[in-house]
Amino acid sequence: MALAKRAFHSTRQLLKRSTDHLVTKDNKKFQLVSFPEPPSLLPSQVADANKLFARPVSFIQSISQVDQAPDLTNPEVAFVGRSNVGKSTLINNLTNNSRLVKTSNRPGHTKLLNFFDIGGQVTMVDMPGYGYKSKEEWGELILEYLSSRKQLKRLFLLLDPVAGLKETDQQLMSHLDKQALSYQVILTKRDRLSQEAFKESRLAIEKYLVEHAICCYPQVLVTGKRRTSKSNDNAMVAEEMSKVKWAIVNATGITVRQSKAVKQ
Ligand SMILES: Nc1nc2c(ncn2[C@@H]2O[C@H](COP(=O)(O)OP(=O)(O)OP(=O)(O)O)[C@@H](O)[C@H]2O)c(=O)[nH]1
Ligand SMILES: [Mg+2]
Repeated sequence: MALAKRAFHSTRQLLKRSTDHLVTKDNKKFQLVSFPEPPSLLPSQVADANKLFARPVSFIQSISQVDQAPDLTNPEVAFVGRSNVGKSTLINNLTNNSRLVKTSNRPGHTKLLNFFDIGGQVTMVDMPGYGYKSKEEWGELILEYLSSRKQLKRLFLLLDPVAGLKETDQQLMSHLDKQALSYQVILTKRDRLSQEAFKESRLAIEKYLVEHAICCYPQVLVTGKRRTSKSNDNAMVAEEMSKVKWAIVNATGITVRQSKAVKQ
């Protein structure tokens, strides 16, 4: 797991690119108020990102205790967040398989840590949610996994912009910061808010991250269901997915192998 140092380094690099997210203070100093918009992906990055997820995906194992975790050598990424935030849905969307993980509109659906193999190159882990309708032992399982899993290359923290940041989210971030475990935020359910309301919620969340979250990767990703059948919406959803896929390729440092399988 990369240390906080890396997140700071990336912030410095990003700051060179754009200053839209800065406000001036006393006409002298600049103050960071939100993260800069992630740059558009290069066509080669989109191709690599999609190539990885076009490879066969398979379920490996579910565990209820960390000592049952599979002994794997591939780099791992994991998805964490409050119950019902959309962790399992995102995994299904990434793998283009709506049946890979069971999702539900009832919070507290995922009860175990579920491991999936992506193309023989990356392991993805779906986790139970914390907060409403979750159980204390799930929280313990998540924290133990996070502090012990050497293969874990990036933790994706999913936040719901409709609900906004909750105390449980802040507690988790504070725990991660204390342990120097880096994480990247993904805002889910973008489609459930108007553009204006989403922007407002995003700014409030990013302001908190900038001011408090030490180990947060300085690029926030966004996902949301398709709102209509308009091609603009489809293009937006595809771009959001590519950015999450590329973040996984980037975090794991893999060179994506050519797919043998043809996915529909
Ligand atoms: N509108 C909208 N609904 C979503 C989105 N992502 C997930 N949902 C819905 O939110 C509900 C919860 O989704 P899940 O993927 O099961 O959430 P989870 O975080 O895995 O929940 P737990 O397993 O209970 O922790 C489901 O009804 C999903 O259809 C999204 O981007 N937009
Ligand atoms: Mg789930």
